[in-house]
Amino acid sequence: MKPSIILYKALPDDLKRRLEEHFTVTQVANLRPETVEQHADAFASAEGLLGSSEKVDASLLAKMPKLRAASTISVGYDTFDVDALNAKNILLMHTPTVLTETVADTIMALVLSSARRVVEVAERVKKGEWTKSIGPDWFGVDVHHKTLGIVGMGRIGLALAQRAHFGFGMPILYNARRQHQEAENRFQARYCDLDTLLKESDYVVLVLPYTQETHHLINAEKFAIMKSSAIFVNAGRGPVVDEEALIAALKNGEIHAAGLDVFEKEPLPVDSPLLTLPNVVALPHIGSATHETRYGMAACAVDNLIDALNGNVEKNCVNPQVMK
Ligand SMILES: NC(=O)C1=CN([C@@H]2O[C@H](COP(=O)(O)OP(=O)(O)OC[C@H]3O[C@@H](n4cnc5c(N)ncnc54)[C@H](O)[C@@H]3O)[C@@H](O)[C@H]2O)C=CC1
Ligand SMILES: O=C(O)C(=O)CO
Repeated sequence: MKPSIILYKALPDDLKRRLEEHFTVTQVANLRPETVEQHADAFASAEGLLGSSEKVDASLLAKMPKLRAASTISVGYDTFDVDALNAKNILLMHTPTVLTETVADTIMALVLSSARRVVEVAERVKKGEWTKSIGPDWFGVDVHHKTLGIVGMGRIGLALAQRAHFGFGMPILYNARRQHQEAENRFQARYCDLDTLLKESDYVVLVLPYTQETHHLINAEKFAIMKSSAIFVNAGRGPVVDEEALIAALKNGEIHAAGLDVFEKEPLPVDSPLLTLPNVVALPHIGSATHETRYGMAACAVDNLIDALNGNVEKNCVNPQVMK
């Protein structure tokens, strides 16, 4: 008999078929308590779980006593209580690498659009305000050859450094849990402590995972030490930044502008003060959102679940130690 799994995200037809070749699949819309209640038998018998962007915590695991592996269609796994998974020897699989280059492209788009005010001035053109040759009130600031500070020199940080170094001639500072030899050798990136990076960078880009350690890592104190001309970009996770402090820093001129793909609360509430600030480019968490990359992530997550339920954790497993 095929193992049963719960699928909580829509998949392209061919990937759904691939999943069905291996598993008996129950598709649900989300993992809310009322959904779990409605499909109680399917959750009770499921050995696998596949989807993204929903909380997977101890209370959900209590309803899934047979669960052996969860596979998220994302590289970030902050929606999972990993300790609770570990306590029950449940494998967690994720999708690194397949999205790295696409997310780095999105970050460059945020850097460029914030610096050159692309969204703001394009809106002005659409409103018919381009009636004569433009003056300084339409100007932006340069990106090329300015100093880029990357907080989180992992896979995506490295792909960003490559673009910034070769494409834009930007000197690179970085902070991470450990030094990154490849970034230093290939892109002359310089490791420094967080405060030095914040003080010296023209562009500060966060590409960090959300953990207890990174919660509100960037707060009022940190904005205060950035250059008043600094452009701040967050493409990691929203709660790494104290959003109220960010709004205050933008309003008070402590920093110049921000490009944001992630927010403390997503979707970003329509009454967020961020949406009233002309010096903010706000994107709806589109870091990896191209047709090609989202397909690649879903395919990777399907393969990951097949691998995990067959005891193969060589690739893409967050907690292979639970197999021992
Ligand atoms: N906006 C979006 O759509 C996307 C956002 N992301 C986010 O980007 C994150 C990074 O992805 P990857 O580069 O693939 O991960 P990675 O694991 O390769 O890199 C993470 C980096 O963060 C550093 N780091 C972790 N905690 C730190 C701390 N407390 N202080 C300083 N550095 C710290 C690590 O040392 C490492 O250099 C993901 O965890 C996810 O949250 C990822 C993909 C898309
Ligand atoms: O993969 C992730 O972690 C995302 O945020 C979406 O691509």
